[in-house]
Amino acid sequence: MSFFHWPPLIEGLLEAVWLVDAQTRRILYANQAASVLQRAPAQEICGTLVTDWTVSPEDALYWDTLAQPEQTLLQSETLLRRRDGSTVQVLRRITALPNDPDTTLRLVAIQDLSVQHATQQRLEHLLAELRATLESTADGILVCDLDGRIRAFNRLFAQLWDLPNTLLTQQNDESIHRWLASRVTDPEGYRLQLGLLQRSPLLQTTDVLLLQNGRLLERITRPQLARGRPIGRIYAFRDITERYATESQLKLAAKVFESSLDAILITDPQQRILACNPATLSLTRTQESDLLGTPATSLFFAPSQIDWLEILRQHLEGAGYWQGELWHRRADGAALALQVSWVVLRDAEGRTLNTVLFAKDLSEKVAAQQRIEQLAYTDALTGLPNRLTLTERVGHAIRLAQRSGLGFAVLFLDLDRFKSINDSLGHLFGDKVLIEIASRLKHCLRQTDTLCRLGGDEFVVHLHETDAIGAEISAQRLIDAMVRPIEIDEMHFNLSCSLGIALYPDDGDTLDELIRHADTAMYEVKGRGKGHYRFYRPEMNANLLARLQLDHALRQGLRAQQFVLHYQPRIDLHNGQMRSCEALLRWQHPERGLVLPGEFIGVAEETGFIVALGDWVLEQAVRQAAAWQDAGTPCPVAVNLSALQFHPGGLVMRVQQLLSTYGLQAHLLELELTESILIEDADEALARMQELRALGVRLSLDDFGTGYSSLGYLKRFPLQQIKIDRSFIATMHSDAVDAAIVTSIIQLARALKMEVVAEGVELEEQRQHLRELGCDQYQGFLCSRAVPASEFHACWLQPR
Ligand SMILES: Nc1nc2c(ncn2[C@@H]2O[C@H](COP(=O)(O)O[C@H]3[C@@H](O)[C@H](n4cnc5c(=O)[nH]c(N)nc54)O[C@@H]3COP(=O)(O)O)[C@@H](O)[C@H]2O)c(=O)[nH]1
Repeated sequence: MSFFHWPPLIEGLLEAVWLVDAQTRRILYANQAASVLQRAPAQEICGTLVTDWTVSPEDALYWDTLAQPEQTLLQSETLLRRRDGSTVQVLRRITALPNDPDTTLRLVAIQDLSVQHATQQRLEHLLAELRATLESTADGILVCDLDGRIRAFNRLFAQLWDLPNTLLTQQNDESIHRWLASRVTDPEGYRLQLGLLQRSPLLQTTDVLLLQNGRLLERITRPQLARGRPIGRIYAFRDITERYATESQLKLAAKVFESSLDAILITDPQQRILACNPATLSLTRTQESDLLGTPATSLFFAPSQIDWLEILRQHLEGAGYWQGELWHRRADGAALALQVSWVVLRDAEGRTLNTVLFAKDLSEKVAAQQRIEQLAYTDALTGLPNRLTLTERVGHAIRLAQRSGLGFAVLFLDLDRFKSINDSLGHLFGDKVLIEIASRLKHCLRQTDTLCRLGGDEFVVHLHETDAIGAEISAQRLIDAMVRPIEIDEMHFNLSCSLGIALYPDDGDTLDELIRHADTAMYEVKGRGKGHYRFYRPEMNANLLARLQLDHALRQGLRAQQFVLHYQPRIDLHNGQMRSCEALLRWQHPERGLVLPGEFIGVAEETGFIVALGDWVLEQAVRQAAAWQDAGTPCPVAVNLSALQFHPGGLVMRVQQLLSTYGLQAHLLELELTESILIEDADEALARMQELRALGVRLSLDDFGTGYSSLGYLKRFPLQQIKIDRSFIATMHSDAVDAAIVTSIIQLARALKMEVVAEGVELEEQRQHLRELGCDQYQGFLCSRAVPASEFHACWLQPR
């Protein structure tokens, strides 16, 4: 086909086409489309060189290849210069025409790429923009197709999940999914959720993942839609660790606000209440609506600081903070002490946004403070003033007395045998007794006097502006109040107290000295029978020292076996026969010789040593009586028992044990009891005496007539014998009253079917008189003094 066949063929093509002579590079023909593309009439194009329409020199070189016959098809993109000088991107295809006898003819088809290029550029631009959008989003984004294959993710996603570089470059979906699952604390849950999302392409979810590194990721997933159809899924991950912490803190703050035991008020800058917590409402006992909008300051007052509002204002404006004690008056009138902290909240520019007020109820603290003060000045058990209060009051009294010249008295009061109440009935009961006693004593005193409990059963009384007479009257009143029967927990009993009196200024010019001397006087009372009072005398101190030394010596004496028993016979007044004897204690002192019990029994009683000493006496007497019994010369032996020996438990057992140890028949032992034993705790005494009687031991009442001598207890107790005190015997022949007493006692004993023994008989006329009166036995120097056992045996137990 020759050249001339081609133009009609190519003219109708939509594509621009040249026919070019490869040899000359001249365009032989250009179709209409080429004319449009090149913006030049076809005639103008024909005859021009192809290089006239090229832009770059390389393009000119390219045309050199046209001449090579083996090149049948060349295709490349290039720029084409138009007639007006503008350029256009084209795709150029050069084809050698087939069957052309003239092998230099080439068909050059030129396709306008400008539209395609523009579209591509727009797409690329769009893609770049999308990429940038993806990268600039605040979330880590992962895009997957419906099968879970990863289509895209941004850098933040890689960062949030700590994706290693290898995974970033590998582009291995499986590995990336595995990595993601390995990063969460609940991989199983993670996989399950992923499976669910894949099965439900339209599902939208939001959840939170906790990563192994402790961070919290919020995961929001949405389906990716194209023309309304799901084509994949977009995952957005956001690190909410900090936000969560902040939210938690806010929640915590709200919780604190709600549950705080302290009142919390939030105000506006003008201190009007905006919010308050429940504690505020319970503290003020008001409704929230009553408080909102009211000035916070109107809730408080400060009795000791009138200008507190001004001080508060200055502090809040200056330091932005104030702390202090304020009071709130509730609607019911009760005033509450509050510890208040007031804080100003400001913005960055320093403008006040709010103020926050914290108020702590100090009522308990104030009450505790008052209690502490009360405890410091009072005795916790009885509520009486304690020594500290007494010191203050007596100090004041001393200053007053120095000006006025009027004295005062200090009384030291100690309960008698309170220890046995505590020991036998327990401390709780003892406490009740002390409370009762405190109340009784208080009622005996004037308002100006002070009754103080020093501790235990010791009380001290300050008698305001009084002298010896006033002190005596008060002391007697206190003693009388004490002896009234006491009933506690349905138990009835009697108590007494011993009381010492010291006068200011004669007996001391300080409280300590006065107490010490009153105590000494009280001690003296204890040593002489208790239940009385005594005024202090200076020589008492010397006595006290002597008593302490004596107590020490007694204890040593017992260890050194310096004690002995002497025996005084008792004679039958009807036939003159010796009937029994009384064991009397003697102290064979290495320096002082034979010491009689009158010199030491009192101290032994005071110190309690009589319990050990009396036990020794009992054993010696039983041993001796058993020896006489075993020797075929039995003689009943009477032993004196102290009240301290009698009351504690164990006496009955001890007697039983001694009788069995020494094999003594019980009727050969007689126990001499004093009236004080019987009246101290009558019920207990009765029970113990019955037990002793049950053993077969005889019981005798000593010194009858000197104490209560009540017919009531004589009847009640299982006594076999009473002994008329020697003081009546000594004067019966000269004192008609004593004679009458002796007569009455003998008659009483007869009526009660008891034997009666007269002691201290020194004169024949006394014996005579007693016999006439019907007395059973006598004992006294007329017959014999108390003598050592061997002498007694020789004199009274040998057959005559
Ligand atoms: N708890 C104990 N008390 C005891 C014990 N031994 C003695 N005592 C008591 O001591 C007090 C003094 O006793 P004492 O000095 O032994 O005097 C006794 C007799 O010696 C004395 N007495 C006897 N006859 C006469 C007399 O004709 N004239 C006279 N002036 N005194 C005489 O009487 C005392 C015996 O009294 P009593 O006990 O009341 O029968 C004295 O209270 C003893 O009880 C002991 O072991 N434990």
